[in-house]
Amino acid sequence: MALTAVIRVPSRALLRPWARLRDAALGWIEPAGGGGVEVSAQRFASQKVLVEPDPAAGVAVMKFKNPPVNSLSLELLTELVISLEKLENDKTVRGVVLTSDCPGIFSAGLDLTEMCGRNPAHYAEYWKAVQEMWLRLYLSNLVLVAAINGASPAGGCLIALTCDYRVMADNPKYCIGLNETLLGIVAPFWFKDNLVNTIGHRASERALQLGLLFPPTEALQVGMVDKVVPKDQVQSTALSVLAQWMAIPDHARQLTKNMMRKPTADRLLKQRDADIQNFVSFISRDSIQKSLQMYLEKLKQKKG
Ligand SMILES: CC/C=C\C/C=C\C/C=C\CC/C=C/CC(=O)SCCNC(=O)CCNC(=O)[C@H](O)C(C)(C)COP(=O)(O)OP(=O)(O)OC[C@H]1O[C@@H](n2cnc3c(N)ncnc32)[C@H](O)[C@@H]1OP(=O)(O)O
Repeated sequence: MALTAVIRVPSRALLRPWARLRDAALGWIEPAGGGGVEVSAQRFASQKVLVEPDPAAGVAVMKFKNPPVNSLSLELLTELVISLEKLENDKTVRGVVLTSDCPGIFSAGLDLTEMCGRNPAHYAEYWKAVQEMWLRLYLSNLVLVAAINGASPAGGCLIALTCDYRVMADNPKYCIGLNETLLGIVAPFWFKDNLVNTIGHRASERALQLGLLFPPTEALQVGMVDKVVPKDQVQSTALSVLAQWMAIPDHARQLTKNMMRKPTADRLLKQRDADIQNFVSFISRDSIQKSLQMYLEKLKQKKG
């Protein structure tokens, strides 16, 4: 496709892995001969996030596509944030359904291979991307509805919790929850805050300590999801819900959303660097690395 614009990017940014990944995902190409400050913007070609816009309805469906289990790799996180930003800037889109392209799995959560056996710089880069995803989704001006069409543990649950409404498929095999303690790790305070804001303090305390994964009917009871429907109706129901929310004038709804959510997001925004340091030192501990390795091994052995 023809080049659409020329964008000036600080050469420093091109050196950072996160920026390089973003540039690659956007199709920004450094001109031959280096120098590295002027890059060309091409059509955005995402591979791990499919976006199906419906301009007539003012909505889009965003599907995660990172088989086999939609683990939240650095690449997927980067593409998710870029796709969301694109939709936020698209005046024809006011609402988005978040769902999965992988059968039976909404998302397996954070990619354990990004948190195991890597170096501190990688952990820091990865955690910054996780923070970015959460902040962008949680503070999005768009109406976001999760169409949870499969298992949704930990980071998968977190994505759903950032949405304004959650519709889940009625299959007892699909479970949702923040199960970090089962892996020997601790849900960060902002995961916890998002959960508390959704299901309340007492239910969160129990769910977090026990690492509970709720099947759909229990998730509905505890308030972790808002509606449970047959699997083949998840997306259509999410789109109907989106239409109801979009009947409210944007400015009033957006200001209200921001009023409700900003104090929670600000807690992280005020200490992003400290939160990254905290994560890096926690995840680098030998005991934590051992727990994660054992958990991954168990997942692999499950098959054999
Ligand atoms: C004092 C301290 C204070 C503060 C602490 C500071 C910071 C906090 C620190 C850490 C917090 C970190 C937060 C983490 C949140 C997370 O999201 S952790 C990830 C949690 N996810 C899970 O537990 C899900 C694990 N997966 C499953 O249960 C199943 O895979 C699932 C039900 C999703 C699907 O089942 P099934 O269809 O049977 O598939 P398989 O199990 O066979 O899996 C297929 C292959 O995929 C691999 N895989 C699965 N999940 C992941 C994953 N999350 N990451 C990477 N890879 C994954 C699995 O190993 C199989 O691989 P194989 O084909 O065998 O190679």
